[in-house]
Amino acid sequence: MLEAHNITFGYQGAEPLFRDFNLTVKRGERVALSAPSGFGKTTICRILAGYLRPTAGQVLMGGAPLRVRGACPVQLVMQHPELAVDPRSRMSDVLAEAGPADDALLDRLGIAHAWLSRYPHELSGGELQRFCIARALIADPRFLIADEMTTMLDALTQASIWHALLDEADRRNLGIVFVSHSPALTSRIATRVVNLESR
Ligand SMILES: Nc1ncnc2c1ncn2[C@@H]1O[C@H](COP(=O)(O)OP(=O)(O)OP(=O)(O)O)[C@@H](O)[C@H]1O
Repeated sequence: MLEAHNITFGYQGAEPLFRDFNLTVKRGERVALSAPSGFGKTTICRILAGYLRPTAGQVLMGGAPLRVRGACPVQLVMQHPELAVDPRSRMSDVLAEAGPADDALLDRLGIAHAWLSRYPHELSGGELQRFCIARALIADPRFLIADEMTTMLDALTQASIWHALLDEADRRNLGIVFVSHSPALTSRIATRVVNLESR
């Protein structure tokens, strides 16, 4: 179980965005976070994946704080894949940051072998996002946080990427927390919608 327990967070010099925020997500669940723009969805995603430290409260997985060393069991996939990879690394090295790549996984995610020797700028946004998802999965997480992961992609690519990820989530009993501004996508994917405004 992934838990946000009484989380309070504000950026430096600003009022807290939220106080005593609580969320519990079980493995196998697919939880959509919903709130108006600027409410703090991305901030919560970053806190859940251990990228930001809350001012108060804790993120717990299986009852224990997220580990600081080694691969985090909560992996984050962001909206802009080009900002999530080292532009000077070949894609094979980007994947190697998380561990050895499994060819079958890359096939299921629609990653062509020929792309492995390319640099990030030699791939399309959708191709690059497939690599970011692969890297997150190679880290063998229990939970994946997808923050507007396919927002910038066309509908076909969006559907193809989510299809591959949901298939992978089923195989691994992965819990997913996601943010999307598309009601259609949310209703197709979410097993539960959490409205942050009502918290
Ligand atoms: N690094 C930062 N420093 C200061 N303020 C920030 C920082 N990042 C975000 N904010 C502010 O925190 C608030 C919440 O931002 P956040 O990106 O979490 O919202 P969001 O709900 O994901 O928005 P959107 O739906 O538009 O992506 C916004 O007012 C934003 O300006």
